[in-house]
Amino acid sequence: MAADAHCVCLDDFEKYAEKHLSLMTWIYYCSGADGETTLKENRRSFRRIRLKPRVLRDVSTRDLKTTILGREIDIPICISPTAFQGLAHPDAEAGTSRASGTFNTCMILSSVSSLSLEDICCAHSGGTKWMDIYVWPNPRVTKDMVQRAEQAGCKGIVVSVDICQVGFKRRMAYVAGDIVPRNAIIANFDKYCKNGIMNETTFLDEVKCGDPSATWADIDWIKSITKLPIILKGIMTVEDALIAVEHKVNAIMVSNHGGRQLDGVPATIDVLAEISKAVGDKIEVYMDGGVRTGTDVLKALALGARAVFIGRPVIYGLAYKGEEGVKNVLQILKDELSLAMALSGCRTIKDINESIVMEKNLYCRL
Ligand SMILES: Cc1cc2nc3c(=O)[nH]c(=O)nc-3n(C[C@H](O)[C@H](O)[C@H](O)COP(=O)(O)O)c2cc1C
Ligand SMILES: CCCCCCC(=O)C(=O)O
Repeated sequence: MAADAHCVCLDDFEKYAEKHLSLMTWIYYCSGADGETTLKENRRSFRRIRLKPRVLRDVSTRDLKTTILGREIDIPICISPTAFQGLAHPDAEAGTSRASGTFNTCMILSSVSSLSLEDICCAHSGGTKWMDIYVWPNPRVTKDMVQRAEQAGCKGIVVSVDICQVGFKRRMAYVAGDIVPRNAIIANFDKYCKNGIMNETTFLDEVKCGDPSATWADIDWIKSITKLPIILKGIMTVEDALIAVEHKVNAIMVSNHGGRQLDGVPATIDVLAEISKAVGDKIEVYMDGGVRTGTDVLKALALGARAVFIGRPVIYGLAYKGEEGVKNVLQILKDELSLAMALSGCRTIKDINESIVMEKNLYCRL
């Protein structure tokens, strides 16, 4: 299932997507907020970290399985929510659903998807599906989405807390003047579509992407309307991680939205260890942002993530060959992680810990 000679690492899928997607779609996917400092830093910071391998530890077989919120997944590499996957390939989110199911991993469904959440869940029953929601200003919209996700078989509700307003993408403004490409289909919100195509103005006026007046009380309310576990996506500080614990959420994801919201925040890998040390014994901590290689995954697990999530590589995989392309992406990362575990002396995910990473004050000057 490995990709052909043109795509041997995840960066190759990005190059393919840049060449083959329409300009507007490419810019929408690849952009970060404002000057894109954080977007670049997410990847740069991974490259700065140095590993300390151990040898002679019998790594002839490796076990990449782990659990997230009690559910077994075959690899600690899961899929972050990304909007409008149909712009990349007609397989859209159904392709991603089938690929993630085949790898028995977790896919987070974006609420602003090209296919409805019911169609995405039906596409493959394997793996674990979590539903991503915003705190919408109209509580009926939020409640309705949570109930639909429960009925469709989702096993967790991910609340994206870093998007009380959509970050400004300069590059989108240069090519289109819009927030999202004009032909975006938004299947979960029929009311705001004409022939499936979203009306960005009405959608943003009435539904909005988040509520700037949202507070922790909204998280308590969301907890009260569902029995599903709650995962907060977009936590970047120890302070907020501790408040999340007080509010009894089940897990947090250290995320800066792939550098698309507040520009100037640190790379997620640079705040992961302190957040994980503060709350990792109480709730599960995941991370996303800039994960592109097996050694990135290894570093993130060593610094306290229970699992990593990937955003853009999945849409670039879709752009390459639909469902097969997403499988290629997952297979490459899985193979790279397995090799990195062998070469660093780790046989199981539990063997991966901080001892295989050089001290931060030594590597951060590199
Ligand atoms: C095109 C695009 C759309 C996204 N849509 C969503 C979304 O609907 N909900 C959300 O919480 N995050 C969204 N994100 C952020 C991702 O979930 C994730 O945090 C980010 O892409 C991770 O960084 P990476 O792309 O470097 O892997 C989106 C990111 C991109 C690039
Ligand atoms: C008008 C819909 C905007 C969706 C924003 C999706 C997202 O989180 C991102 O593009 O980033």
